[in-house]
Amino acid sequence: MASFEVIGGNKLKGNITPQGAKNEALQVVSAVLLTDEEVTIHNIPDITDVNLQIELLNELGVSVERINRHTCIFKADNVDPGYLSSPSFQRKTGRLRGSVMLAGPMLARFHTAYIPKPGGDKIGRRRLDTHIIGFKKLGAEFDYFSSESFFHLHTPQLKGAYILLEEPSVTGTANLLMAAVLAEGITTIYNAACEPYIQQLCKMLNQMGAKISGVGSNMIIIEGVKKLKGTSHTILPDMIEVGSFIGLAAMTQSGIVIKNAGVAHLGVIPERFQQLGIQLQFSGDDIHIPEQEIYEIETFLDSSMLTIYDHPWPGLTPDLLSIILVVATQARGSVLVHQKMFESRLFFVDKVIEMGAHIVLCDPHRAVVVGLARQLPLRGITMSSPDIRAGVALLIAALSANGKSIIQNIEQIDRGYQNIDERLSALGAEITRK
Ligand SMILES: CC(=O)N[C@H]1[C@@H](OP(=O)(O)OP(=O)(O)OC[C@H]2O[C@@H](n3ccc(=O)[nH]c3=O)[C@H](O)[C@@H]2O)O[C@H](CO)[C@@H](O)[C@@H]1O
Ligand SMILES: C=C(OP(=O)(O)O)C(=O)O
Repeated sequence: MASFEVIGGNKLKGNITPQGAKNEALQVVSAVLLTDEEVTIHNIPDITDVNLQIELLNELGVSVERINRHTCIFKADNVDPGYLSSPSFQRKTGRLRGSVMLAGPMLARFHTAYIPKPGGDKIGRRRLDTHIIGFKKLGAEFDYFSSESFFHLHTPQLKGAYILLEEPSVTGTANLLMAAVLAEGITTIYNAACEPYIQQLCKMLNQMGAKISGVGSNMIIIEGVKKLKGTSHTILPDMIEVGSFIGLAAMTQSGIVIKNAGVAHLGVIPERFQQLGIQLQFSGDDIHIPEQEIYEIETFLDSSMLTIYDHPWPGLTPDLLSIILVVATQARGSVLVHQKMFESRLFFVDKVIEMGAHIVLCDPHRAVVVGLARQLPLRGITMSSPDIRAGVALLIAALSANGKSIIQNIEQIDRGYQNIDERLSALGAEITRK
């Protein structure tokens, strides 16, 4: 288990550019399975989860040519569906969530798919019902092998259907979209997720010859086609990195510029940080966070205490709540952070409390943060990173704290943030990888 040794208290300065979006990358690299022609993808983040997904594709028989660190050419003209039932596939898929999205394209083009229990963050129950029930509506049959915890899906040919999702699952919508593009007839996915990740996937699939309308809404209509062709696609900047860097700048009282932030695709993210009192200046596609001594949390219009909660897009992504919570500890004022989607994502607050923050964990979903306006600075401690976002939230806390912190289990952070230690060190942070 690797760790970061962090010396807190430095002000950071300079420019930082977000990597390509992890969650979009996991979708669009899966979609290369839908054609036997070449697909070129640019701005791929060089992070563990995405590299593992590419490794899985390669082991399935997809040729992968990495022409530079962030661009790959994929060609799925020699796929071996038999690999899906191998112990190696089962073991590797258990290390990331995104692997579940190989099922939609495999089912559409090769009529068979195995979904072993996927990995990813341990942040509460993460059922696959939305995926499986949707595939069933498209005409797939499934068997569940409880002792090995995997689903086997098969079908002679998928058929278009009306699918009303129980909830707007992000990976579920991506999976069903990728299945429906090669199904016979028309599919309607209602209550669909509509994050920029999904919009980008639709854009790429349409470039490949798919017929998808309703992109960006919660009703996506797909007219199935017989075959898809190759294309070239560029992944958007990672909006979770953008939010993380805004929080980092405020917490460390630093002035930094986030270059090429993909501002048009950030939804409510900037507003949520502005509600914490953080100033943001937009210039073209860059965001400048000026150095601020104190930021003050707004109240609602009737002066009641602010609540920040997650909600399916265009609401706030749950992936930024851990960062928002930590950033609020040094603000002036109070906020209720309500993590509605995941059951175990707030338990990391124990560590932030140990660092000296005033937080009341009301229940597994809600925490009240009392911002101390820097009257009581956080102090460095030894802690372990439980998941990607809590890991980065703890890193931000450590960078603002007095003294030395050790963050263990940084493999969690590396799953989603590319060389975060080197990129933040270039801004003046003191982080040593051990
Ligand atoms: C690889 C990938 O893309 N992972 C993202 C994806 O995971 P993933 O696609 O696995 O997450 P889902 O969208 O399926 O749902 C996440 C959780 O939220 C719950 N839920 C969902 C919708 C809703 O209206 N109400 C509700 O309670 C679900 O029951 C589930 O427990 O989307 C999540 C939600 O944005 C993000 O945290 C993950 O980073
Ligand atoms: C929850 C996340 O990732 P995953 O779904 O891959 O576990 C995340 O990116 O914050």
